[in-house]
Amino acid sequence: MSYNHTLHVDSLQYTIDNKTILNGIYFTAVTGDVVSISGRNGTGKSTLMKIMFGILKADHSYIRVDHTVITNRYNLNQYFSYKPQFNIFPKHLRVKEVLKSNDTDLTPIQPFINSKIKDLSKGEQQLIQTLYILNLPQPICLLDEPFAGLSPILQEFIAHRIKEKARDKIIIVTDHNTELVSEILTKNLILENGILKEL
Ligand SMILES: Nc1ncnc2c1ncn2[C@@H]1O[C@H](COP(=O)(O)OP(=O)(O)OP(=O)(O)O)[C@@H](O)[C@H]1O
Repeated sequence: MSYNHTLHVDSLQYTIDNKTILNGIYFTAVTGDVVSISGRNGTGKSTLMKIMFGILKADHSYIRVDHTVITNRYNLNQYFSYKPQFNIFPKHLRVKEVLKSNDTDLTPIQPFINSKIKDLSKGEQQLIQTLYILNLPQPICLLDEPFAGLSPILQEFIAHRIKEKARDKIIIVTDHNTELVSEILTKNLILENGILKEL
């Protein structure tokens, strides 16, 4: 059963080594949104996702899901799932053991369905992670560079999957592949000089 959620992020501030990376981040999203966050390398896109998932502590932040203001960052993962840019799976697991769910069309990954995670390319590992994270039950899904290192066919596959999953989730994507993302996004945000602007 699907349920509509709203996300409200405001006044999010993060400084490291006297450098203000995020300076009053504000945005909102609702179920059905695919939110794209673009911006040059090192502008703080990954940092923002880590804060929303609770593995980094902001200097200040206001994060509200529906009517709940989440004040303890260790509770954020009840609402957010997160695909980082690094591998999260034990390396000896096989792809078919990771993707047990039968609601995923696995045709494009048949060639490596029996492979171990450690034998996959970085792009293939990331693809498996993205599919796995998209299937988790949290209402908001953070995908840090889900298209990186993938062939055009696999990029199309994952874009289609994101669009499909956004029917009952808020999906937030960082990426440099703006052309592909522009086909699926509903909200286009750019992070520049610590500020998130809507394009
Ligand atoms: N532990 C750290 N110590 C010092 N500076 C850091 C640390 N972690 C991140 N930074 C700085 O914070 C900034 C934001 O990094 P972040 O990885 O969030 O950028 P990004 O926009 O995700 O980049 P990319 O597109 O390359 O993934 C960078 O300038 C980086 O150098």
